[in-house]
Amino acid sequence: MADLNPALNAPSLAAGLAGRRIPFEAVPVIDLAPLLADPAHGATAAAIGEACRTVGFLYVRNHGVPQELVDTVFALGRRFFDEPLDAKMAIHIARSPHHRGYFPMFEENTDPTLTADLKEGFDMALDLPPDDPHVKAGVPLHGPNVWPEALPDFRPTLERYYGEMRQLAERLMRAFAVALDLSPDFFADKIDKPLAQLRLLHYPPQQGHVEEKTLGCGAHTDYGCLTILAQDEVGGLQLQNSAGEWIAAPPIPGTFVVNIGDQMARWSNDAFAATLHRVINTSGRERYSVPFFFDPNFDALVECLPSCHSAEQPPLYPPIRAGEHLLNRFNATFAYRKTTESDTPDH
Ligand SMILES: O=C(O)CCC(=O)C(=O)O
Ligand SMILES: [Fe+2]
Repeated sequence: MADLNPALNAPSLAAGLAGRRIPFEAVPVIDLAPLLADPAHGATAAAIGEACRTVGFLYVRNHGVPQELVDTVFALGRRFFDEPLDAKMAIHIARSPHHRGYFPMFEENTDPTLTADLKEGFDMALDLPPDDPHVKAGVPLHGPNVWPEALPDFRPTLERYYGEMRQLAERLMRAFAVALDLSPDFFADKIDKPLAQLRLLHYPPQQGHVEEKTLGCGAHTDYGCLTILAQDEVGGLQLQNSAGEWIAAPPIPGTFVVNIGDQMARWSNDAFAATLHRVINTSGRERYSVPFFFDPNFDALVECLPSCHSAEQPPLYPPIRAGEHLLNRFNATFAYRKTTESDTPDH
């Protein structure tokens, strides 16, 4: 039907903002090659925006990260998790005042109301020296990384991969800005010292009947702007669609899985969906994955974007500081943070 009202023919973003969750059965795959050539490429940004509104997840291909580097990270991850437990416990995450290092099985419980997570992991983030102003001021989560002694290649390889992830996340944030009718650099000064964590994960296989209280990774939404996930060939990631069904997001060679986290959902007034997901590894094989969680600067104020509210769609959430949201989630989901006073060593 022809629409004769010119205002409706050129709707403001706010008029078409409400996220349209759908009962998806598959996750869209988006080619990033045009975005690598033109950082504000309209058609690619629009396709990414559509996936973020309807599914909250997408695969990206031609993302610019060398496959050789991804493979090396997985190989080192396997070697790290194969180290004796004592060696890994020597860099237990509770020993770092800044939430860096190794965490054993059942330490991180992504759905603490229901599950204990059958996985172990290793976390790194921005490596900041003692004279960094945030470190000097004792801002939580700012400080140096910790590294396993026995693996000399571990640090340089993970640092290189971290740099690649940061660059890709910045590209995606630019595309998000375009898709949300903002200037391409809208987010730039809010993500220039990001709380971005790279995590290596290892999930042993679960045999027989899987109880809902012990999953590889319990149902959750991610906490930040976006997550870039590399998964091995084993599979086990599931996403919940709008009909409440769990849909598999199987590995696709040469791609990363990208998903929206809480802060981007809040920023966009729920135009972009932070979709529930979980991991169940019933493959009979060890599963490894490498998520990169991209959160804004600690002090970034996450408040409804100017293009994302209208008289009909007022802001759904009060503004929050990005760092506070992340700390709250860590405190709720990491066992060690429940027994120690969170982040006091930082102050
Ligand atoms: O390992 C995966 O595939 C996903 C892990 C995940 O969702 C998370 O750690 O937040
Ligand atoms: Fe997640």
